[in-house]
Amino acid sequence: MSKLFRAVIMGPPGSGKGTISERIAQRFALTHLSSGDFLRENIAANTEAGILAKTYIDRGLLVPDHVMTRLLLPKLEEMTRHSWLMDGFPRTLAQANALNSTCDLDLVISLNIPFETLKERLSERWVHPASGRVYNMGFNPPRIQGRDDISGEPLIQREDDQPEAIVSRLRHYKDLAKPVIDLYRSKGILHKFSGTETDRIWPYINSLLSTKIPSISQTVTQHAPLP
Ligand SMILES: Nc1ncnc2c1ncn2[C@@H]1O[C@H](COP(=O)(O)OP(=O)(O)OP(=O)(O)O)[C@@H](O)[C@H]1O
Ligand SMILES: Nc1nc2c(ncn2[C@H]2C[C@H](O)[C@@H](COP(=O)(O)OP(=O)(O)O)O2)c(=O)[nH]1
Repeated sequence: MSKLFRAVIMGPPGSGKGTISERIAQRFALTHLSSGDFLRENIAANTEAGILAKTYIDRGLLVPDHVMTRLLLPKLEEMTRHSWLMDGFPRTLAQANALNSTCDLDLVISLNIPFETLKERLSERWVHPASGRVYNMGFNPPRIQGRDDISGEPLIQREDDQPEAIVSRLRHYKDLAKPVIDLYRSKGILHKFSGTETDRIWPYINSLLSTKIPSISQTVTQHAPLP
């Protein structure tokens, strides 16, 4: 059996973490873990941690580090037989240090997208709150305008996706992410990708991961239709 592969994807709001994670998960048969989705599941299930996390999310705040680590680390410890890609965690140095004590990461992807592009994308982002499914009116529109593809329920625009809120979210992200990025750079596992279009960045990420996860990518290639 091939070695298990553990990776993290980082980037400011709107940088395409969710979109790219989905592609990586499909292409390389990794489990895509999203801290935001995991929090939403806990909120929907009314777990103790979910109820607590909701009080922060509803105020537009990050969930405290100890709540995040208490929620996510046991989940990761359960995944001893899976390769995974984590999206949305760690967001702070304290979270990165806690993750470090649980597992050795193979690789960290950092997305570097210009501010104007982020602002444009977020103002066109529509979400299905219950599932976290994300649409973009230009890039990946829903099949029926304003409706989630799976449930048919209405889509909403997040308050914090409005242009005025984006500037402060971005600044906040940068302040918190910098020491995390520096940590991963010093470990030699950071890979930074810059650009304005996911479709142009994706081939570089795809080829990097193909060199890092050769046995898994070969398995996927075998399933591709014959020419
Ligand atoms: N690692 C984390 N640490 C603290 N809070 C978190 C973390 N991950 C998610 N959250 C909380 O859950 C909320 C939803 O997370 P999610 O990742 O879905 O979206 P986001 O980070 O707000 O936006 P984006 O997808 O644009 O980056 C966050 O706004 C934050 O309050
Ligand atoms: N126009 C355009 N929109 C894009 C591109 N890549 C992703 N998007 C859209 C999808 C979402 O509506 C929004 C943000 O992407 P996301 O994957 O939710 O980002 P993130 O917040 O998880 O980092 O931008 C892209 O390359 N072009």
